[in-house]
Amino acid sequence: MAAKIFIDGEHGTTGLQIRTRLAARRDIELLSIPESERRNEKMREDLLNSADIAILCLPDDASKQAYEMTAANNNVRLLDASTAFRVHPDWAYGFAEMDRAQKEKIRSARYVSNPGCYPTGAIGLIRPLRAAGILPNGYPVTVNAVSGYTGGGKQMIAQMEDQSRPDAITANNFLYGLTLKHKHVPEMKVHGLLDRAPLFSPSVGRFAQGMIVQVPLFLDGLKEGTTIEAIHAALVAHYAGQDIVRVVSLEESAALARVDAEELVGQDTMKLFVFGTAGGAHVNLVALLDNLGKGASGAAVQNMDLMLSA
Ligand SMILES: NC(=O)C1=CN([C@@H]2O[C@H](COP(=O)(O)OP(=O)(O)OC[C@H]3O[C@@H](n4cnc5c(N)ncnc54)[C@H](OP(=O)(O)O)[C@@H]3O)[C@@H](O)[C@H]2O)C=CC1
Ligand SMILES: CC(=O)N[C@@H](CCC(=O)OP(=O)(O)O)C(=O)O
Repeated sequence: MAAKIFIDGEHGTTGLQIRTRLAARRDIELLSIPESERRNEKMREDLLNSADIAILCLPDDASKQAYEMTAANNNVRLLDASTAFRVHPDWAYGFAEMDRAQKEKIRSARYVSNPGCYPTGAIGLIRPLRAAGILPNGYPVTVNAVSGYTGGGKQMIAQMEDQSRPDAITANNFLYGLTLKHKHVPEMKVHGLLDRAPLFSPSVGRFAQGMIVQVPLFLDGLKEGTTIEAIHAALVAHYAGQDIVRVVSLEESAALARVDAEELVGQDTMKLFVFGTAGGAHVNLVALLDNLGKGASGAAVQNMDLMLSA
């Protein structure tokens, strides 16, 4: 029997992309709410409780409300794209490649939290180095990133694309999160296995989709004797045996003149690079992804498939 899937928020940016990815699937039955009724609480509650898996593509408060609406129903499982439950102990974190046990946790969980786009890149780079003992306690980790403007959802898309709006954004590239209190920091700390919160500085560029996340490191602050080759080898070992996260070879990285934030648009994979020079003092770890691919909707479909395979 086809599994019943309801995307609460299906008319928003993340929801629409999930719907597109699922449109041709015969193994699932998509339950749908008309766009004009998207905030009709009674209809949402009925649809949520009719689903086998409800994928929540909503702001945090509405996700929490959907959780309440389904709390008494043991049939429905939730996959939430918001920030609401990403460090909650009862929720499995939906980054299957982050360690060997995670796939199984997602497969068997009732509640799965889809990672944030920036944390997918940051955790993807940091966690393997913490797990391998390369990145010591107390290291002051910094994360710098640029996102396509769809990362800001319907509102930012309108602000970037419609210059006649009173709240139009005219900048081609801007920094934000200037208070250094971005909602993704707790998730980077917990799932990055860090003992200190990272300093996170995000930015947006005038391109719809795509993302670069950078974690620059001083080698003399890492485990004694750590080289660029050792860092690369730790990432390669961590991601062996799967094809979603690809660690680019040192030779290929060294031959690049630039990294294009839009390279992986439309793909649900992520590339990791280690930049620097053999014998040098610094490395720059870089993650490249589509904020709506592995950063949101692509990861959600991957997690849904894992949940359905239980
Ligand atoms: N865009 C991205 O790159 C990523 C987004 N996310 C997260 O996914 C979630 C959705 O984001 P995104 O798709 O970008 O946002 P959008 O604003 O594009 O879409 C959100 C959708 O949810 C609807 N909605 C808002 N409030 C309610 C409510 N109370 N009840 C029912 N429906 C409601 C909106 O309707 P209306 O039009 O009426 O407001 C809209 O259709 C957020 O938590 C976001 O942080 C996660 C990773 C990446
Ligand atoms: C460009 C932009 O505004 N991006 C969003 C994050 C997008 C995302 O991943 O949001 P969730 O954490 O809700 O999943 C932001 O910085 O708030």
